[in-house]
Amino acid sequence: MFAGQKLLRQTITLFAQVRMVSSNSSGFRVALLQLTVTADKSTNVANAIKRVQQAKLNGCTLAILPECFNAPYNTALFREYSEVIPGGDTCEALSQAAKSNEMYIVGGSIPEICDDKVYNTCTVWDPNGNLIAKHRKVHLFDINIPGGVCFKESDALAAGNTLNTFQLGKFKIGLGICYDIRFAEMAAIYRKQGCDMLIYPSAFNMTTGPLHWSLLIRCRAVDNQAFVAVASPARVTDSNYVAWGHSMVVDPWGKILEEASEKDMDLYVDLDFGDREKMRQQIPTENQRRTDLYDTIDVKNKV
Ligand SMILES: NC(=O)CCC(=O)C(=O)O
Repeated sequence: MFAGQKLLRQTITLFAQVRMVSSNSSGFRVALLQLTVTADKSTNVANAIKRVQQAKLNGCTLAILPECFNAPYNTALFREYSEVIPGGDTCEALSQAAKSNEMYIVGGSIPEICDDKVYNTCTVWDPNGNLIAKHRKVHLFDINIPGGVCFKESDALAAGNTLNTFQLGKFKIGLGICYDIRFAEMAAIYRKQGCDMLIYPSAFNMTTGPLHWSLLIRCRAVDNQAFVAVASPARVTDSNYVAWGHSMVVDPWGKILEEASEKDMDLYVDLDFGDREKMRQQIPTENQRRTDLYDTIDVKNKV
């Protein structure tokens, strides 16, 4: 076959794949973009946009960026890198990328400034480039492990006070940021609100990552019989805060569908939500809670 013919065939196959995936009513393909974050904001944003374009070419409907993808994860720097949402340069670039690629983007998180307070904030963009959800990190990462990681986000950031979801076609998705994943109640509320999937842009570290990262992701998936997708920055060993990496997608059975290494790389993963429905019927824990024995979460008061 001539090179031109081969290229044409590859192009037709790719377009067929993109159409099939984006119109499939039982699921979609998601991209987790495990970027290297540098000290240069415009380089970080340009890299993210390039990777979103590649995800589109690989048939993805949704791209997820890591926590703090446009700035170093450093309490001393959050204010300097902060932007207004919407309207800042990073939001403009994400909006344009969502529109030109006709994709949903979960824009990891960025330092947001609002009324002189700084937040760790995730934005979500629809294929028309509209901002359809915004989640400010609810649980700030304040931990102190002597000889391990000591971090105090609350020195620099204010906490968000709302839980946030968005709709991707018929699928409802709950949002958290990194440390939020440790709080099972928050995920349980999303489940009670009808979420099919939970997304946590994240950046675990070399102390807690090895034991807790995949354990927590799999727990939230099994507890809530939902898909869980968690995107991390790539590991940069000489940075101030060394990220664990290992972005992953877990299915409602707790099975790891794909897991990255610590390196700069992307994952493209097909999600089939029909499996989630089957599991919820086979193991109907939602209807088996002993509300007579212990307190349960009243969603009406939390939405
Ligand atoms: N960025 C974060 O919130 C880190 C959370 C983390 O590493 C943990 O152990 O929890």
